[in-house]
Amino acid sequence: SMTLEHGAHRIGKRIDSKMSRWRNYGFGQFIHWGLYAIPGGHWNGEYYGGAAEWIRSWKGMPNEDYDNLYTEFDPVDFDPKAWAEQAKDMGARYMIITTKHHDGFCLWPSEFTDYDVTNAPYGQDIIGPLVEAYDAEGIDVYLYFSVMDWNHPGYRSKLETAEDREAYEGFKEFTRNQLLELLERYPSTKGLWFDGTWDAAWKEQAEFADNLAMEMREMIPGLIIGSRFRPDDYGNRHFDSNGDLMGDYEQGWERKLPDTYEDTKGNDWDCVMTVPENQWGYHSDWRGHVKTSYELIEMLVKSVSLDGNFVMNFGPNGQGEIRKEERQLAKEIGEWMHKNQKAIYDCGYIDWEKQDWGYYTRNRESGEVYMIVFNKPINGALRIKTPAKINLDKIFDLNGPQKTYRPEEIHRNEYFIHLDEALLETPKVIVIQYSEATNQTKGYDKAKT
Ligand SMILES: COc1ccc([C@@H]2N[C@@H](C)[C@@H](O)[C@H]2O)cc1
Repeated sequence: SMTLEHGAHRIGKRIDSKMSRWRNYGFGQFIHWGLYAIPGGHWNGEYYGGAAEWIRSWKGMPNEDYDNLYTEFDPVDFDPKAWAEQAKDMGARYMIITTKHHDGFCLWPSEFTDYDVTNAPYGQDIIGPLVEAYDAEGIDVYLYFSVMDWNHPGYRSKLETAEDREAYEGFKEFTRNQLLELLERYPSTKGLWFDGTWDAAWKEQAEFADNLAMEMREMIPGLIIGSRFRPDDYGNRHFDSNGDLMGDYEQGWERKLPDTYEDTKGNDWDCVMTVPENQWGYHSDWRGHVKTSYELIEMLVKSVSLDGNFVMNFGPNGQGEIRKEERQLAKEIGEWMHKNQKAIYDCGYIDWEKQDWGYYTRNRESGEVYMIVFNKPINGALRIKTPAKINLDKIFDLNGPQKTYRPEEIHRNEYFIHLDEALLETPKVIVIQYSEATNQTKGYDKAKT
């Protein structure tokens, strides 16, 4: 392997208590909110088919029109306590808020730019009240920060001239100042979720980013930073030039999920997911497929079954309201979480063979296993295949009248349990308490072939 000055500084998972807390969340809420929520995917009566938070890049919206939107930012209905309460009811255990998206508009009063909320009609800090409201609900707050900043005169996507390089030095200092300012102002934040770090200019900043990450980690010990911040000595992000994970968890699963445990490479990871196909900021006219609560619950369960966290996105509108579709989804997901959170919180992967009926999760403390059933087989028989020397001691419904199941052994380490309800109304959770046998119990004899 290569000797890297600024590659991964740790091999394998972080095992400190703050990272264990992150690993055990299961479910988070992303909030994308900013000036893009004002046009909401339309301008001059034209419909913008791209991601609403990227409307500035659309030829249908002149840059100066977008940049002047701040003069209209006055979300009088913004109610951080209501947002935090809704997130609590939904079962989110952490929240990631856009402090500054690619447009460079800051939702906090920044000392280092005038392009922030204090110069908009609203005139007040947005981030502070959100952090306070979510902390009060016991939901950990993480700060999304886009390095790419279309508003700053020193930003460059690539460094071609001496002038570029000089301007970019000023941009780097600005970026450092804003990040340290955010950690100074909001010290209860548990981590940073970086975006906008794919530019060639940033990929040359291995040393700067490495030092800045260390400086931030000194400011807030245990700070959690994913793989989308630092480039290594050769400009590689997420995984360094030796293939080792950069940062504390993998941040590559955006609007997609790993399919197998192997896809996760055994790392910690999060999946961040939009409700429509590809809208993070508010778009008033969602087109194409909008995910149902069952689809989102299945993505959440699949994420936890593969040792990841699932982060569902909300895009409040220009007045600071959460749209009705998102409120309805939060309610439906919350109803399921209220009854089944034991299969999500503090749970992760177990190496039992995946079956068609759904997913296994395992509580990392108790070892209790959960079957989350999405697909009831025609014959109602749920197949369970375990590694050798596993005894299934007790199997019962998580909810309802504590119905127990007697596993029918059909082969060695293979069983059926029989569902008797006709149709599943919601994803059903069955609890398995198991123990490791000291010796292989007498079981099915394999044919000699
Ligand atoms: C060029 O492709 C993208 C796609 C999405 C993004 C941003 N990452 C998501 C978390 C949203 O913030 C989206 O705007 C940036 C560039």
